[in-house]
Amino acid sequence: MAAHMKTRFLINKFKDSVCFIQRRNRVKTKWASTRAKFPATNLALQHFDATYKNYFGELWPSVRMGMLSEQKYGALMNNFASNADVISTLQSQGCRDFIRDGERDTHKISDESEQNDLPSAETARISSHIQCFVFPRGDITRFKPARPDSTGLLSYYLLDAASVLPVLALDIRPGQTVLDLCAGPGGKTLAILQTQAARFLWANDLSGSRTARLQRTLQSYVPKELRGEDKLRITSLDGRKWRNMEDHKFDRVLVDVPCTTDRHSLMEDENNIFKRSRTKERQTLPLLQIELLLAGLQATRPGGELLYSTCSLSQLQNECVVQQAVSLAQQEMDITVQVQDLSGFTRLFSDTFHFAPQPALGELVLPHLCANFGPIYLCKLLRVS
Ligand SMILES: C[S@@+](CC[C@H](N)C(=O)[O-])C[C@H]1O[C@@H](n2cnc3c(N)ncnc32)[C@H](O)[C@@H]1O
Repeated sequence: MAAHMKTRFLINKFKDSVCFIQRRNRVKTKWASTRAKFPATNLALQHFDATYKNYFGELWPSVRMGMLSEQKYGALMNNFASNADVISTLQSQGCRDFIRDGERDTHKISDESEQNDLPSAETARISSHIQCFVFPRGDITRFKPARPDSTGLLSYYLLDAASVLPVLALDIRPGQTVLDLCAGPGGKTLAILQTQAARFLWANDLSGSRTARLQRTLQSYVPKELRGEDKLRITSLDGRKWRNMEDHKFDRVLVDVPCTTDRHSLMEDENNIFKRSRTKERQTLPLLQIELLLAGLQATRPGGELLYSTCSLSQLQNECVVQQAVSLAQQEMDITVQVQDLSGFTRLFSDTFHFAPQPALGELVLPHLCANFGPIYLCKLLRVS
């Protein structure tokens, strides 16, 4: 009880500093906000210009232009469907599996690492079962919608190719148990299943409608016999409650939190978190993210690993959340966590994605006109005890 109150106290302290930064930014934008009504997409752009310009400096104009332009997709191949013909068609159009290319580069990178004293690419083991096809850099051809095979399963799932990276970095080994804490609508859940390594996967999302969408996606991509209760459980629970579920511990945990979904916030007024009516929800996002990350850490068995991810460029939602959660976990829950170095891993994919130069913690895919994926932030944590 006392520990819980202390956690609340520290979370409130973090909330105060978040509010201070937000108040400072509001002062700058107050004059603008009293003018004629802005659509939420404009408010998002104003907010990003005020915060990201300082952080990214001369990189910001290029990232901004990427985010305001059409996003590039990847085709996550469905290994449960018969897709040999689909793969050869995609290859004949110039597409390549960026994961297979990365694997091919492992040896080259190991040699480079030794010569230049860089982190080893050994930590960058990747699941060769996941295949994700992309058009070459600078090629903005769109994929056709996937078609069902003779058994009715769809051959691929279209998603931001960078959102496969958190699943690859999670490095699920054969026979492991996996929790996907915020799973809807299900792109990463499907990628986890494509590894064909998890003995048991628990996919959860607070939202009933998103969980229903996840169910429908899995029905369209995964054979019924692989969706049995002993292999796959889907629930609609508040992920924060995982803190009280002591008897459920996992080898791997994915915490892909709700965030400001920066690209969506710039493009769509509908369901936009920058709407004035959602200001409070947006301002308290880092607190929700910390709570979900702490719950995820409690659900990870000692020796297990957790992957925290967002689709935002915000330092407050990325590095700051990780920093706060790691120190709260130690102080309040006696959980020791080590942040893992992913630089070897990201170097494998540097031909496909633009990574931000050295964020303080974790790795960040930056949108870029020639490779317009992301933003995706990922940070891997090892629960030591
Ligand atoms: C970024 S989305 C997840 C995307 C998903 N992993 C994918 O790849 O398709 C974040 C999700 O968190 C869910 N969410 C929000 N609050 C939550 C909570 N307290 N517990 C669990 N899920 C929550 C939202 O409904 C949303 O679907």
